[in-house]
Amino acid sequence: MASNGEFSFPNGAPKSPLKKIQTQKKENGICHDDSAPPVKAKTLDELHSLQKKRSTPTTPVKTDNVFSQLSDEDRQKLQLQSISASLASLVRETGPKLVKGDPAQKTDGSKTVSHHHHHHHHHVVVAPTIGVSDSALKFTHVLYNLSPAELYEQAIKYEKGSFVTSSGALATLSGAKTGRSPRDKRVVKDETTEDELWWGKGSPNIEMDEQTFLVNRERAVDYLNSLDKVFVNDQFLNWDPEHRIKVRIVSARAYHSLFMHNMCIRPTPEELENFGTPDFTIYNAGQFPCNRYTHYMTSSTSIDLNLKRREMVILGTQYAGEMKKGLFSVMHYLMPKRHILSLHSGCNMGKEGDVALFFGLSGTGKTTLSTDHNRYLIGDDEHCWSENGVSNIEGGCYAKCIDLSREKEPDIWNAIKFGTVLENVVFDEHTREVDYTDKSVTENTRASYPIEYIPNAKIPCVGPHPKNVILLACDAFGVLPPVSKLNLAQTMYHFISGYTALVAGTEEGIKEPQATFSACFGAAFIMMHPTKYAAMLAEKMQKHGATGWLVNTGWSGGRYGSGSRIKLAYTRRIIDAIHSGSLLNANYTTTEVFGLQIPTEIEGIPSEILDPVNVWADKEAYNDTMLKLAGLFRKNFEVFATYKIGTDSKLTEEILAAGPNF
Ligand SMILES: Nc1ncnc2c1ncn2[C@@H]1O[C@H](COP(=O)(O)OP(=O)(O)OP(=O)(O)O)[C@@H](O)[C@H]1O
Ligand SMILES: O=C([O-])CC(=O)C(=O)O
Ligand SMILES: [Ca+2]
Ligand SMILES: [Mn+2]
Repeated sequence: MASNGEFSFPNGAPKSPLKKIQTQKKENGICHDDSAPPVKAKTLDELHSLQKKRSTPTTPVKTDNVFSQLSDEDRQKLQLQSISASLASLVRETGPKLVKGDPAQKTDGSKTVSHHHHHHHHHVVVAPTIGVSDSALKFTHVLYNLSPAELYEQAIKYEKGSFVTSSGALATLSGAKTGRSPRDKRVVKDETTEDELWWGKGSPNIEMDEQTFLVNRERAVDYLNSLDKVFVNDQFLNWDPEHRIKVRIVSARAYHSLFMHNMCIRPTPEELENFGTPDFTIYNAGQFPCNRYTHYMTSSTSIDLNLKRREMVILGTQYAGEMKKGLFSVMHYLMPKRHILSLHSGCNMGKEGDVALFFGLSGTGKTTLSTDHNRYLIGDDEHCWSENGVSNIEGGCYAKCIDLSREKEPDIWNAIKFGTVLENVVFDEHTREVDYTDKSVTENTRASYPIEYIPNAKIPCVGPHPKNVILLACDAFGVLPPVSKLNLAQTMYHFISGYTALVAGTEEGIKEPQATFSACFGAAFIMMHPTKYAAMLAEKMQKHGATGWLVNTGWSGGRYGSGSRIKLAYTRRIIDAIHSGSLLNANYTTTEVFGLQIPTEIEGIPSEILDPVNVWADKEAYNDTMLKLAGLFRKNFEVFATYKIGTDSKLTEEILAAGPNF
């Protein structure tokens, strides 16, 4: 017997050997292990070529447009010429030589190949070469509007930290930056923007000059052209067909391409054929830093916007939200020029066509509350309000995932499936089950998914004029009522204030709530003075008879540390009562100091919580905290006191008077 644990037969070899395997004998003497017909391929390569079928030509050819005369081949060529022009060095005046397709797909990249069974159609554009340099001799491969499946494969093959989760989402890491960098967002100040935009104290627009922009642009373009391959997305913004904007995003990561595929409006194959020249282009060279020897650069990150050139350059941050919110800034410039109001808000619509807007700073509940099983989702974050009604700017949603639960947010939970990008989440290494409570990478974990992943999305994402305008504040001081009805002046006061209070640190121990005031609930994204947007909102609300509401999705019964966050189920009931119209006709009392109208009861909610003072054990502490917050509001509003809102000076005075009185 072997004593080392090895298996052995006790008495040498087995006495009766195993039976010999019998195989079927065919007439010709060749064995077959099954009866299915054999594969029609002689080599493995041939077998693989059978697997992929050539994508069908995109659209039936129409006769009434210029493109219809073009062959598939010529159209592809034009597309590549346009991309080469986008990627042109401004110094060398040449675009790179481009090839379509993955460089890893072994083909002769220097020839136009249109082999029938080949799945990638390789087309080449050789840029005119003026000054010869080494960079002009190489080819850049373009991965143009890849599908989610192709982008998954690219990410998993080439980008560390990319994994498929158990529900089919693509988990990815955004790198050192897991949130936006507002202090590194620069805007070119030129003759036009100097007068048009909001500059100076409080403004999000940090100035840079044209020359510096060009230096950074060249840096980004050279970086992108030095790569083997770049991703290019051609997509749209704004579901209002009259005001649709064509955007091109050039990036170096499949993650970025899939993120924008989800977040922008996806063109139909026909729309893509006729795409032409983009209205706006992003050069995302986020893996590459900016150069601090360059004038204006204060860190290795810079997000640079040039409105005249209609271009944005990203250096030194891979956080994908920069692209989404960068384009939102652009819309905050382009839309008001067309007398359309751009809004940092969620939006949904009831069965009767009643539309509600949800304003609020990050983490206050725009996505959570606009995603409502009983209503149609128009969008979760960025909208336009024009003479035609509301339209979503985007084609997808970007939900916070921290502590996400299937029970509380089933629609968002179910949207996290194949095609969804899951940023910076932690998952089980074996089962790939995501732990949404884990903040090891960041608290700002996010899911980006196409809007149609929400079952009751309203597509196209447009709706009539809003009936309710809901301002969300997550008040960690716990003194704002769970809901208040606002008059127009109060709505404008709170819109301009843009208040929320979150908790500073995520470390243990009780931390002071940090009040944040961000004009128009999105000061980081507006381009003109806040009063410009406020005046437009007031005019539209007045004209269309919308009602304003202030909803506290934050603390109740004490500030952060002693009270607790208002149950999401309660907030949902409040929102339901706003939508149904029942809250409009409830009985109200008016609070001291803030002068807010609060309902005495709402179905399904304990009445005592409606007036925050009731649920604070220590009434004196409540009063002190409320006065402290009122003081912060007053101080913040000082800078706006000298501005007129619109042409109506009566409204301006009313707005000034609509703040806390003490
Ligand atoms: N009473 C409540 N009302 C709303 N949200 C709540 C409430 N209680 C807890 N939450 C949680 O707060 C978070 C709200 O985040 P949400 O994604 O809706 O923010 P957002 O306003 O869309 O921000 P962003 O603009 O950054 O995307 C969610 O994680 C949600 O589960
Ligand atoms: O832009 C982001 O990163 C997330 C977001 O929606 C916001 O902060 O408003
Ligand atoms: Ca959101
Ligand atoms: Mn947002």
